[in-house]
Amino acid sequence: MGVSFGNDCECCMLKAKDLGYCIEDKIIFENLNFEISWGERVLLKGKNGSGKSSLLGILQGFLKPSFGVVERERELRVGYLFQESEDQFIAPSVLEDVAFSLLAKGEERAEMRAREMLERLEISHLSEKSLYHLSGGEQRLVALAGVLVLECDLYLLDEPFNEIDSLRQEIIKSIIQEKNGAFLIATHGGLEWEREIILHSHTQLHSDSL
Ligand SMILES: Nc1ncnc2c1ncn2[C@@H]1O[C@H](COP(=O)(O)OP(=O)(O)OP(=O)(O)O)[C@@H](O)[C@H]1O
Repeated sequence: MGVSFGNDCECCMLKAKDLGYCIEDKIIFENLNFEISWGERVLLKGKNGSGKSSLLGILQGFLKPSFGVVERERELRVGYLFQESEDQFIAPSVLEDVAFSLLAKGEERAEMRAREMLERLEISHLSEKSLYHLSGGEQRLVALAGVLVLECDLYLLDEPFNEIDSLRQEIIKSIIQEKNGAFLIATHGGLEWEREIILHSHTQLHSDSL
């Protein structure tokens, strides 16, 4: 079963129902039930290999759940940050890459908004550089810039703070704070939000909402 559209709850934009995921006959997780409401901020936690990236991929729609369904509000605008920065990149240079999705959406001020985001993250000096001549932390910042520059209803971010220094982490937290969209962030640390979804290896999920 895949992602379906339309739900019956006004405050929730996304609902996971009895979700399960198997790889090569191994159950990664099963029986997940949770909702995400408009504007909500939720952390996704769990040990290495507990299935956080797999769950985010299913919620985004590029992985198919083995069981259950994800119901999403119609035409939900979703921003997705891959765990590996290089998976995020499309264009050859930093500025082109950050502007890419805005241009694809027909945004007239794409380059200006991309430049503003790079400035905000204090990486304007990298604008013209090749994405493949950056440090790991710089790549992470550029990948994040490309997602945070978008106006989305839901941001699914996989380990956004990996390799990022503490000063930039604070800047990113401020940007997140200003956004209207909901966030589901897979992380091993760096943020403390009231609501957490915790994946327990190969079994089930607990969250404060369940
Ligand atoms: N393509 C694949 N083929 C086989 N096994 C896979 C594949 N992708 C993921 N897995 C396995 O699925 C499990 C869940 O992986 P996933 O990346 O979702 O976990 P995670 O919680 O995000 O881990 P981490 O915190 O280390 O990033 C792991 O045991 C992993 O080895």
